Amino acid sequence: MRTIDWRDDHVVIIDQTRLPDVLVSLHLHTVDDLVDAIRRLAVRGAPALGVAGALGVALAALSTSDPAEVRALAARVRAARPTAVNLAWGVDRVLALLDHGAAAVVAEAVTVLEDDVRLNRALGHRGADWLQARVPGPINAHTHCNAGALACVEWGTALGVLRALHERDALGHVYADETRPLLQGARITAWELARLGVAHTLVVDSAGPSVIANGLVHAVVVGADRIAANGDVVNKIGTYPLALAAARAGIPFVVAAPESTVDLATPSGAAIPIEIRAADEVTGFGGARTAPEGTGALNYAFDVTPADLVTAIVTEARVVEPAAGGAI
Ligand SMILES: CSC[C@H]1O[C@H](OP(=O)(O)O)[C@H](O)[C@@H]1O
Repeated sequence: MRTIDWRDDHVVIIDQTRLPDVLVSLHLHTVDDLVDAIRRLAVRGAPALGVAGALGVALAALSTSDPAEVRALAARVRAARPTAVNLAWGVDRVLALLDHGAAAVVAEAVTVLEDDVRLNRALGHRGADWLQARVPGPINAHTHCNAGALACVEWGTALGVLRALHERDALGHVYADETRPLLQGARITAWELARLGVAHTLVVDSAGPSVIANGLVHAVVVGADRIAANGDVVNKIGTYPLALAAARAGIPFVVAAPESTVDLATPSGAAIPIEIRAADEVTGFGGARTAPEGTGALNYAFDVTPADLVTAIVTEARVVEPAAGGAI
């Protein structure tokens, strides 16, 4: 079952807000449906957002023959979440075909969808190659948030690397952060790893640096939402502390992301818009308030890991080593 797909001229997604308890599809027939699904993370993850952006333009082009209306609808999809550059990339790539008609738009959007599987499978194996060349024996890894099949179409980025190692019988134990406040790690990564048959242990986010300091893992492998031209990496909040801990422990900090996550137009992490989400995601969960009434919260959805803490950036096409001076 694909995370996101195109069927009968509409978008079909797994509603990730229902995982791990219920595996259910959502059928999105309008741009409004899609924007809502993106904003509440029913569909999430940088590569999946790139595909959502592409398919959103297809929905728009099928809803009206007026190019101006299509562009206005596409702009709403593009603005649904600010940080993952893939969303804008997917919209822009498909919108460029608008003058060729709706059929060409739909065809390009479907190409983006199908490419995602191939590209992420390739980066997964490239990352596994890189790690196996540096870490002998079964590799224990730490990961954060969800950068798996559910952040893509059907093959993950960071979990794609771990899946490739697992297929080679070269993966040891995986430690996964729960990833507050929306628990992508506890709800989605744990679910994916269990389905893959990968031995794994869930930890609270603040335990991640201690897992690393205590020598439980040989590498940290995470995804990314945007990689700036200088190699700075934006990923889920809580990634930066893991990079600091990995550097101190002398283990590789590996970022797995397709080339569509690299944003050469953005000079550094400081220029990347960091999504700030609603305070009530922090002050409660599942509809139950945990903090006192009136308590405010600052809910950064992402953080910036400076390039000098990034051992390797693995894409479908290359491995760049920013900490060693490698340039994107
Ligand atoms: C494979 S990129 C996944 C990336 O996206 C996640 O953010 P969100 O769940 O808010 O979409 C997280 O940063 C993951 O690393």
